[in-house]
Amino acid sequence: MRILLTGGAGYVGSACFRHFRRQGIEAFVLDDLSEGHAGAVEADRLDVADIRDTDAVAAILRRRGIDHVVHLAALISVPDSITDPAGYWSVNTAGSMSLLEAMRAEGVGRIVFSSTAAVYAHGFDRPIREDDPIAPATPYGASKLAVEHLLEGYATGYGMAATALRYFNAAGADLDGRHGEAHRRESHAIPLVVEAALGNRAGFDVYGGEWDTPDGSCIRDFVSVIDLADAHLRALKRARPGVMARYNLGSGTGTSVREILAAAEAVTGRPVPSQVKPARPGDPARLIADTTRARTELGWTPRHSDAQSLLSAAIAWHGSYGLDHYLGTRIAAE
Ligand SMILES: NC(=O)c1ccc[n+]([C@@H]2O[C@H](COP(=O)([O-])OP(=O)(O)OC[C@H]3O[C@@H](n4cnc5c(N)ncnc54)[C@H](O)[C@@H]3O)[C@@H](O)[C@H]2O)c1
Ligand SMILES: O=c1ccn([C@@H]2O[C@H](COP(=O)(O)OP(=O)(O)O[C@H]3O[C@H](CO)[C@@H](O)[C@H](O)[C@H]3O)[C@@H](O)[C@H]2O)c(=O)[nH]1
Repeated sequence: MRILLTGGAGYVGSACFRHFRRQGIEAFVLDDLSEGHAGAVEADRLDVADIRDTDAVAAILRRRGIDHVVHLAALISVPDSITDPAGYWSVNTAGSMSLLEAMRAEGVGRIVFSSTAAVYAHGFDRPIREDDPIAPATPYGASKLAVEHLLEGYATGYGMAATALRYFNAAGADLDGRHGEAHRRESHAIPLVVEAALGNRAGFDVYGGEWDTPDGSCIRDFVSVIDLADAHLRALKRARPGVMARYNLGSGTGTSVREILAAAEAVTGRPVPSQVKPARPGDPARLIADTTRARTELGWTPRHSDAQSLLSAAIAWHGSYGLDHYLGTRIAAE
């Protein structure tokens, strides 16, 4: 396998890259570095390009001798997509179409795509299965669902081997604490809680305190980037030409925002000042994955996705390295 990871300098992508490299796989990264960090990957395996530049992508596929693509490049904020729908359709959907055309031009027929739990309808009070109703509530979810439709067409029409991995909430960090989540404008719950617990932020805002959940805060299914990386490799190996597959990736367990807050306080031994703010537009109350399909078909078992492990990993990363580390230095992956 010679794998190109689009968005591979980002949070999930660079965790996949490092996992693949540890397995001795020839992996390369294409990223425009709008959010990703050169320091998260090996310098001589990084090409800086925009996925919407079809000719540039085709040239990289050719030069690197690529036969598999893991496609993670995207704009990722659910709330931002509501105020910038054009940006999200452009990068996430038109960008994916551009990548697929570059792949077709170069005869690259295998792709694993980062989809999302945001494609599902809202209102489930049980774990969500892949065949449950689809009804994205935001441009982010819709822009990702459109790519799943594209992949279905490319599998049927051109014999592509396509897999959509619907991640729930990616979290955690590398086990050695040297790489982790480092978005320039962080909006995710776990890094914000951890930064507050470490004393680097004044406190933490809980978005909505009257959701229809036991403690009134939203419930999410957090899954470790280490477990996600393992699932990607399994999906790449299982993909079949002409077939489009979809898998949920989550821990299968729901954790509320207040429970995350309490766990961060317990791990650090520090109280985190918090206040309830209005609910965030586009948020569902509860998102929990039914992962039966990934477990049975991919043989995948999440091993690092319990709340305690995720928070300990995130605290180790943010406490010793964090965003400043990527912005200030250039280190290569091991
Ligand atoms: N983080 C989560 O909880 C989560 C959940 C579900 C799905 N996903 C999906 O997983 C993927 C990775 O998410 P992440 O959290 O690592 O985000 P990230 O922002 O860290 O990574 C995305 C990467 O894509 C790059 N990128 C953006 N636009 C690009 C373009 N036009 N051309 C080339 N590169 C571009 C960015 O520089 C960045 O490195 C995304 O597709 C996201 O939608 C993430
Ligand atoms: O300061 C904060 C940040 C978040 N939250 C809440 O925490 C939960 C999780 O939010 P966040 O970490 O921002 O993740 P999501 O909005 O659930 O989105 C993530 O998970 C989706 C799938 O579940 C993916 O599609 C997205 O790319 C990914 O960002 C939500 O209820 C938020 O309202 C807070 O209460 N306070």
